[in-house]
Amino acid sequence: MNRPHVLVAPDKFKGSLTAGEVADAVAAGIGSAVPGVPVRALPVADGGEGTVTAAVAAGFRRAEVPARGPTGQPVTASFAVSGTTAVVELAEASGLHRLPGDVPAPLTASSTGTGDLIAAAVRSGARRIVLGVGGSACTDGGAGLLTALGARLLDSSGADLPPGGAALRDLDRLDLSGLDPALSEVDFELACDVDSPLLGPHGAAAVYGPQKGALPAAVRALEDGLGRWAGIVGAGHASRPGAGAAGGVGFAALAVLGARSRPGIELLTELLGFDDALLDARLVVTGEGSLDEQTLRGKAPAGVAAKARKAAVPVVAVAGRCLLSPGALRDAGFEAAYALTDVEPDPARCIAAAGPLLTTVSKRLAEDWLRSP
Ligand SMILES: O=C(O)[C@H](O)CO
Repeated sequence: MNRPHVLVAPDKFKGSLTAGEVADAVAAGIGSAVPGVPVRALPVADGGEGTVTAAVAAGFRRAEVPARGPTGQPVTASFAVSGTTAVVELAEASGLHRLPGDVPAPLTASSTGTGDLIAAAVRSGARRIVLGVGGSACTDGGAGLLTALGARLLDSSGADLPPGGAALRDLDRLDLSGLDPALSEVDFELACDVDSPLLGPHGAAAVYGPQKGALPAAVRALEDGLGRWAGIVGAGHASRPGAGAAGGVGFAALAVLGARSRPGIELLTELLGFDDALLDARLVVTGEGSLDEQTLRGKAPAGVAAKARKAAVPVVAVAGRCLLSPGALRDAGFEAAYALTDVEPDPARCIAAAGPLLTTVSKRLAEDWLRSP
């Protein structure tokens, strides 16, 4: 029988460490506190940034293609492919990290590049596309994505709308007659990082607009644009879980591409063989940069915790900061959380020295959870 191991399955600490780097730092802390304990690293993603890398680690091939970034600038982006299945990650072309000079463009950024990636995947023969959405720079309801696939968005004078969510306020008509016919043969699965609806106080503009640089007036403009978009495309899809993911790209995928929505972490854990890795585990360590209310709305650590709890394996979390109460943590399946802010009060240093600090808190974690047999 295998010796029980610690399964380290974190998402990235956004802005400081990739998921792989988080796993390495945690493993180093555990190794220094309890030498010899077997540790298995399985970095995860939830549909957002890192999803293609996770799929490649699971055996997919990386394909690099030219695409348009969120402001229309040319970028080289990749998708992952295995047989007729492709994994397309929105953040690859339309993510926040693709904004030139990190300058936010909340009203005008578009998801066009994600459509470029889908078109390239379809051209390469993909008939099942897993579309990972999250970490976007845009709040355009997926309008840009559809235009890259042949749709036209027209104003009342018959002119094409400019890119971005604010322009949707002037939408008069959506013309799908030029949509690539090959799309009808493709099965789309939507891997969402959140289960948010498109509109309202829990929707794409209100919750995620500010992260993309939208001030209150811009959030209102985006909400109005998305409301008009939903009215024309199909309001019934706006409240479906995941419609509000990635600035509403989830909505376009559900309403126009006929995608089925699944929690991203569920899909990714399947691709990565998480259930196998969980067998014989004595402890699971997961986490992400910020453990907060959004974590509980379907982000990777909550999905990992749910799976581990089902298998009766205790789960602890690591994070840059933890904004959840002990009760909320327990309800989500976490026994405890270890944050960098526990050992370093300066947030700037928590980002700059995230790796060594994470090793320090993981040492503490190991002393609490792994010292006894
Ligand atoms: O991209 C976004 O808007 C957030 O990650 C939620 O999906």
